[in-house]
Amino acid sequence: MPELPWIFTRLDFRAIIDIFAVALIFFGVLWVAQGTRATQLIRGLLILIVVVVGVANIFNLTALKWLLDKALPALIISVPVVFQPELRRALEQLGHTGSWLRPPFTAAAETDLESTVEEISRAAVQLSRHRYGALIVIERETGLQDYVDRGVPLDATLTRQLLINIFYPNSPLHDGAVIVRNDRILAASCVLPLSDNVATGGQLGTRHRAAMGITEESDAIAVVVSEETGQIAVAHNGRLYRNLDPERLRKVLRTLLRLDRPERTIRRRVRLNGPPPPADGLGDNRERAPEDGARTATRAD
Ligand SMILES: Nc1ncnc2c1ncn2[C@@H]1O[C@H](COP(=O)(O)OP(=O)(O)OP(=O)(O)O)[C@@H](O)[C@H]1O
Repeated sequence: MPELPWIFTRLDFRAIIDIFAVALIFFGVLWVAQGTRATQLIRGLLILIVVVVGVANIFNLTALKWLLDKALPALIISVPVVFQPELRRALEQLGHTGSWLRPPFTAAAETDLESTVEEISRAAVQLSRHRYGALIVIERETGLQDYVDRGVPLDATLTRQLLINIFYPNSPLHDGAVIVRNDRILAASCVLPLSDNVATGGQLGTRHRAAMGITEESDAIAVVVSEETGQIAVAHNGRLYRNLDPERLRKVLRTLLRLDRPERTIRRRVRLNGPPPPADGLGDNRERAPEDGARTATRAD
């Protein structure tokens, strides 16, 4: 019987788990970096390391090898600094993985959110008609209290009339963002972090960059009405879904806030004795709908 290559002789159960764990870490890193500016940074870093290590070894350059020996640990230490936003988002996502264990919103909160979507959608349409600029952030699981505290506290019931009043040009609260929790406006005139997205930063104004910025740092949803064009956009997860009409705005918000969850659709249809839901609409409705509902999606990369 031919001898097994030495590598297979050392392959036991522990080694398989070891390889699997390393592969999982690499997969996780690439998955988190996918579609963000970290992709280019990782690619640049890999090209740099491969070229420099290759040149140093091929030509046996002692000084370059010494520099590599000293610089590589520093490069590794710099990773958490350079990838701070991505790491933060990854850890937050990890923290959210437990949310499937419980329903995303309680029954009371669901009613609140129904009215929140309705009021924000109607306000956005009116603001857009009048070309009043607006920025409305809906808090989800990541707390936005830091930003609330730095704004003007309101703690008022969310109504479209109040939103329109807040963003009425030159009103005392029109500058900055409104932050909403369930069916309440917590604060107005809040200053949000600006996205430093290189690809879109040059094209977008600060209102849109602030909308993208807060959704890069949290799982919040931001609705933007452009003062310049009247266009309505929704930012989520660092992406901007632009040029939404009222119907699409409502659909995107409902989907992102999980008000159109497939299970609920099924329950509602069963109650109404309607036809069963189409099989293809069940699995990925939540992920797909924002893409369907948007004409342009700008990704933060
Ligand atoms: N960091 C920030 N946080 C919250 N709101 C901000 C921030 N920066 C700017 N804004 C809001 O954006 C307004 C300026 O918008 P600007 O014209 O620069 O952006 P824009 O994306 O082009 O928006 P528009 O299409 O409405 O003109 C400010 O008056 C302020 O209300």
